[in-house]
Amino acid sequence: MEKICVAIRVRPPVTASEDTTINGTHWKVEENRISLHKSHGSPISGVSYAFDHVFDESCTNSRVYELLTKDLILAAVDGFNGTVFAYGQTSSGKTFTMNGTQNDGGIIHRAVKDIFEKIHMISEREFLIRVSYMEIYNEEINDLFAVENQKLPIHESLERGVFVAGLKEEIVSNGEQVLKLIEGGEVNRHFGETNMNARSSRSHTIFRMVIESKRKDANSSGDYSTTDAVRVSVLNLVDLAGSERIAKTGAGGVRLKEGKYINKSLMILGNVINKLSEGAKQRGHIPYRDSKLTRILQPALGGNAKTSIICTVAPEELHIEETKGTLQFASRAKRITNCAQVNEILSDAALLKRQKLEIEELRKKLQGSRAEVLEQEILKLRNDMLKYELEREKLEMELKEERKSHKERDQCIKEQQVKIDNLSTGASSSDSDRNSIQEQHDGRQILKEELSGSNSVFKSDVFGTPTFKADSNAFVGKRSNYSRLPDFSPLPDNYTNVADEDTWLKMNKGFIADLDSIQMTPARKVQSFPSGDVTPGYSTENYKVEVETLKRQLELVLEEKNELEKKHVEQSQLNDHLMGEISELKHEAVLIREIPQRLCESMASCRDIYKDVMLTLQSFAPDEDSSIGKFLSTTSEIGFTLFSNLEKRVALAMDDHKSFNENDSLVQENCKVLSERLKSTITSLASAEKIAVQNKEEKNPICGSTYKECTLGEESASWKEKLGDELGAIKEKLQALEKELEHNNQLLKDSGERHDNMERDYWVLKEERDSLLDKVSESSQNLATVAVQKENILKDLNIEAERRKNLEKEIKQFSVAFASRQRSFTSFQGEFLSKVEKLRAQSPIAASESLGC
Ligand SMILES: Nc1ncnc2c1ncn2[C@@H]1O[C@H](COP(=O)(O)OP(=O)(O)OP(=O)(O)O)[C@@H](O)[C@H]1O
Repeated sequence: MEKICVAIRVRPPVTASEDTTINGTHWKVEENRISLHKSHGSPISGVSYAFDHVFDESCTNSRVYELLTKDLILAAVDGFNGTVFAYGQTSSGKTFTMNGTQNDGGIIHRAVKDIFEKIHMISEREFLIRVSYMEIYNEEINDLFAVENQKLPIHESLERGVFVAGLKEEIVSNGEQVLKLIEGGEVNRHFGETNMNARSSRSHTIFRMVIESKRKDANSSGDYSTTDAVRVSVLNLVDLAGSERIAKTGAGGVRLKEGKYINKSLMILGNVINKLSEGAKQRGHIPYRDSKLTRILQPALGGNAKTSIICTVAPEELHIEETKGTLQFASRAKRITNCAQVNEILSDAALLKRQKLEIEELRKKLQGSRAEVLEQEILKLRNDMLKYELEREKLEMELKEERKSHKERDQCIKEQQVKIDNLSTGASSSDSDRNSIQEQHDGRQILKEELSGSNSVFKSDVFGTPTFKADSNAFVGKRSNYSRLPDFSPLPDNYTNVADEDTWLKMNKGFIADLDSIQMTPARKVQSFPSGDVTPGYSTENYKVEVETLKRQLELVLEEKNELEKKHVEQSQLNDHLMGEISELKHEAVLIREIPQRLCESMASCRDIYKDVMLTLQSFAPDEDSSIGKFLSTTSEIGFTLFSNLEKRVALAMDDHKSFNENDSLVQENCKVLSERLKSTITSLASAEKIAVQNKEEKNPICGSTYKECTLGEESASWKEKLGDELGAIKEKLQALEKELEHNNQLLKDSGERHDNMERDYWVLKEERDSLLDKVSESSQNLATVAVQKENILKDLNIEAERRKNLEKEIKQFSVAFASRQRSFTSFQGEFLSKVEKLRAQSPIAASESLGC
């Protein structure tokens, strides 16, 4: 057993000129003691601590390493586990101590160098060294050698103890290789700027070296039991993140979150140290599992390891509280004892060699042509392994959850069963109560009949008392049976309200109740009925449970109802919204449907205008049979035909979209015919014109009388041109109208489809709403049924209570009457005996006769 080695290191003030004394106190370092002093030099009592080492501001990393950690590091080469960690508030110099600077290397660098130096000096052993570097950031373990390895899980096994699954381990053969790897790892570390430190570590880092060694001559010596032992030691070099006061660091956002995680894990570390510093007896459970840091450092804290802690403190008076805290932590840590042993594994003699060979082989392969592929493969395998492990963990969690819920379900079912049992017991007991009451009533009825019959066992005498001769033991027997019932007494509590004979007769309608019928009532304790409330405790409990259950059911149903009502309101709102949309669409559809109508109207007005124009034109023509007249009438006919075709098509479109499309070719055919006719008219007109011109040319030189004809020919040419233009314009208009019609038709079709979809949606929603309404009404009915059931049960309960009350009253009254009867009987007996005595005294023969009867 050996104690943990604890040292304090005071960093220099942040700026050299800064005075660490503000209000008159400062830390003073003397040998291995640190204490708080007043400015004039006197120590402040109670604030003085002694440690294994206390390093002042002037101390170098080299000295810290030599005094505090060198031995531990060298012991690791000999097979002892070792851990060095730096603890302290933020900006107190932990990273400076562990990592150092370019000129003044920290503990890690020096340790790496020393280890390899020592290894080279030990010629009789062969070594295999693996290194890994991880950080715990926001309570998640990340691999600093492989950024892709994030959120690694911690596992525990018999052979490996606590280990981080999936962490990359590099096999190294010299110090430079390790330092290079560390340099690479540093890049991946989380640093951040705070008010306290421009480069504050935001994570705990653990640099780990696993040192395996074995005697070189192990195989040749033949002594496998001792020399074949493989020593495996683990060296952890830990740079903790610093505890921080949020007010001082000014952390917010990500920094704040990090700070919280840092403080929490350090607090757990403090708890572990506290527990360990207590005596073994008081110690109890050590909460290693509360944080990843303590779980990983478990062997170093109270386990099989040599441990050194370097606590760094800031000298400024501003940080006095934090420094005191760190010193107290260090004091407690000083009390911890570890039990370090050389870790020797007696294993297969060739294991190390084989592993080394395999590793060498792999390395060669990696360096060879397939290096990249193999590297990828290894990486993939590692990732797969990690994935499987994570998956397994997830499944384990799920299984746990499932088991838990299964258990809960079981429990629930059991509870339900108990409730059902209780309910059925309550129901059957109330049934049996009712039965017994019925039986009692029946019993009374039988007794009534017996009493009124000639064979009555209890014959009333003049005093109305029963004769005991017929069955002298009947009463006693029944009474004794009666009295066997526990805590049961038919006698009233007191005799203050003893009824007189009249009351007795009135009460029992002249009959004595059969005590057996009373016994038939299950053994309920009459006396246990409270005077005010006669409901027995047993039943009340059951009913209470039942009422509670019903209440709960009622609440559940009410909740369900509310939920459904809420849903219903939502659905109604949605429904209203959809209805609004549908009515909008309907309105739109109506408007679109009106388009052909409007087109028809505008076409009619176009046709009217066209008609007017044609009539005006025709009025200019000399007569109908003239070529112009013919031309105009043909044009007008074509125009009207076109108009009527167009109107027909629009009308068809309005009535029936399908037949409209089918008639399209017919209309086109019509147009074709008309245009042919127009063409032939124009051609005939043109030829007539030609002839007229020829005639004019021929006649003109002979006589000037054909001048008029000549002028008419010119006029008709200009008319022809105009009409041609007009016709073209009409055709264009027609085409435009057709296009518009087509477009409108398409719109109509689209909106029809939309309308259909909306209508479908509307019906689906309507159905949903209806089913919801059904559910609401169903649950309302359920609610009502449950409420009615509850009411009925409460009524039954009250009736039952009332019956019991009456019964108890009857029993009391009966008891009173019985007692009175008994008294009468006793006095009658006394009288009778005294009479017999008298008779005996008067005449012994008469007496014996009297007794014989
Ligand atoms: N002993 C020392 N000598 C000289 N400078 C030091 C010493 N200790 C710390 N410093 C300086 O103080 C500053 C803070 O140190 P460092 O980053 O090591 O603190 P830390 O405790 O690791 O802080 P954090 O917890 O925030 O990471 C650095 O600039 C560092 O160089």
